[in-house]
Amino acid sequence: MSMDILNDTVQENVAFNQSFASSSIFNSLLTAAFGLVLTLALYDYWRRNTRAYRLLKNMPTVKEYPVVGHGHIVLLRNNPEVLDIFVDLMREGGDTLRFSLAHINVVAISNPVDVEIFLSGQKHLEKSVEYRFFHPWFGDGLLVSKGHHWRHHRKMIAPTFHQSILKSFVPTFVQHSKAVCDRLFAKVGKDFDCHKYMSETTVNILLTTAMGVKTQPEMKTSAEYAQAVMDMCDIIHNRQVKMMYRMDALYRWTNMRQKDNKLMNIILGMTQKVVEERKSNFNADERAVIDKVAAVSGKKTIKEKKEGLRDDLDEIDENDVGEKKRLALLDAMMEMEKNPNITWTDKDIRDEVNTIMFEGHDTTAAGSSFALCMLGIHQDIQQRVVEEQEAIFGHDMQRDCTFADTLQMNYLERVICETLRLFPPVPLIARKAEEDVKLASAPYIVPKGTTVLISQFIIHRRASVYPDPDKFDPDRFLPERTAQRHYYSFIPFSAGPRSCVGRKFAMLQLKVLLSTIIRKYKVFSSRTDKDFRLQGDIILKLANGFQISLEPRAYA
Ligand code: HEM
Repeated sequence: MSMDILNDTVQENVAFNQSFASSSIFNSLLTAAFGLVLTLALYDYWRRNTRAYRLLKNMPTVKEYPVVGHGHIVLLRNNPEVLDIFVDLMREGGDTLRFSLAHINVVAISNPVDVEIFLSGQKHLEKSVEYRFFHPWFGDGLLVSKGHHWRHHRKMIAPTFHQSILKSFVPTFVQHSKAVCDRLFAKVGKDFDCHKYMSETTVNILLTTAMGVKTQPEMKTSAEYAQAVMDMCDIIHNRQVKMMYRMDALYRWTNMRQKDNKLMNIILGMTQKVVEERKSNFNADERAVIDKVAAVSGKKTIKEKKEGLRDDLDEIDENDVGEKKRLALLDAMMEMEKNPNITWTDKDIRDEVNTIMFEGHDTTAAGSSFALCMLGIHQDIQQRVVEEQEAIFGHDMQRDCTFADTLQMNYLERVICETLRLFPPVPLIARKAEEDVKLASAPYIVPKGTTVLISQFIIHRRASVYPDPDKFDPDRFLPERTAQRHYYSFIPFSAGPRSCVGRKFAMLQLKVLLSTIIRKYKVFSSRTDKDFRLQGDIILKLANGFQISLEPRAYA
């Protein structure tokens, strides 16, 4: 055979092999594509034919697509946009709205009569599946735990927020409030974002009260911790609402996961140091508050409980007698760890410290920052706050605030409530329906296993409950006006057995902090609340900053 013929034959073979290879790749791709489409079609068929989906089908909703359901709404959107869309949809949709993120069914409710079904009572205490993204951070801490573990921990932790403990914290609240006033002096006359100052302060307050840290916390560490918490919340929120981040197998390959690791090192590193230090210098007796308490009428408690107005915190404050040794949170947990009759481990301590350091600081930082902005915007309301402070402090406006003073700050308390109504630091909570639930407001059934979204942000702006709902009007919280509203129409701290365990701590701290700042400075704002760009990722914030400016008061 000549060389030419041989070359031709080889080339023909190569060409044949190439075309065979490319056609078999094409066939493989075609088969894979067909397989994928078939799998997705079967998945969608299954999704739409589950019992839960069929029960929910008639509930108001917006356009959904095959497979992803409503996942497209959040896919390429940032957090402020997601909140805007959710608020618009809820306002258009009325009391109830159904969503699905692929096969996960979500029902958002906003009528207080429906909210009461899920928050009161012992039935729906478990948090929805979306809280699982907190587990690497909080472990089995109060916010995310369930069943017996939660009940046991709640029972042991709630007394560490007893009124007598809180009273003993007031001088520390004052000390940190005065310290932030000093730091704020550098900002006088300038427009600045007050949130950073509030979050450093609330971290420090928690460290030196609930956590019993003796030395003055380092401002740099507190600021780094507070920033890491905010960034971590952003990541968790993304994981909760975006399908691609929900799947652990995909998430682990993303850049977000690497950032997550770094942030968790900062967050857990700080809390671990706190626990270790406290363990090394722990002396329970030195920190104990000895409380002599007299019994109050149990009848009142039972009557009010029937009306759904009370929780375990009120019962603890009112129903004990005798002399008690009370310890703040971390010290109490260390005593429990040593007590052979109580199941309480080192991990339990760490989980609760991580939970409370987060829940306790970012919420009050947002609450106090929003309050300062609102006082800056509404000068007439600020003036009324100052008049009340003058009535309490008389000629000595710079003296330290006491617990007794805070009991007289009724108008400031109304300002705080109205701030928490319009800008609830926790804008949304979610529960898992533990059984099929018939709603009270409409003939719909929420099937067992559904994620039930309860948005304080939406509920607090219901025009039927709060006329002219966007108006900042603290007098909505005059006792006679509050009495006319449904109890579950104002739930910044949630409500019922699983409500915020730090509610009284938060209100007391906010009063002391705002009273101290407002007696020292006049607060101004060059914006109105129409300029606020709200961002609702776990904790409500302003994407465009909590801008205010300050001027020292004449007597300061
Ligand atoms: C303005 C300040 C605060 C607001 C608006 C707030 C709001 C809330 C809300 C809405 C919940 C329920 C969360 C859910 O169901 O997902 C909650 C739970 C919780 N909060 Fe707060 N909170 C505040 C301050 C605090 C403080 C100061 C502490 C502790 C020092 C604290 C500790 C907790 C804990 C441990 C839970 C979980 C309770 C449980 O599940 O038994 N919070 N908070």
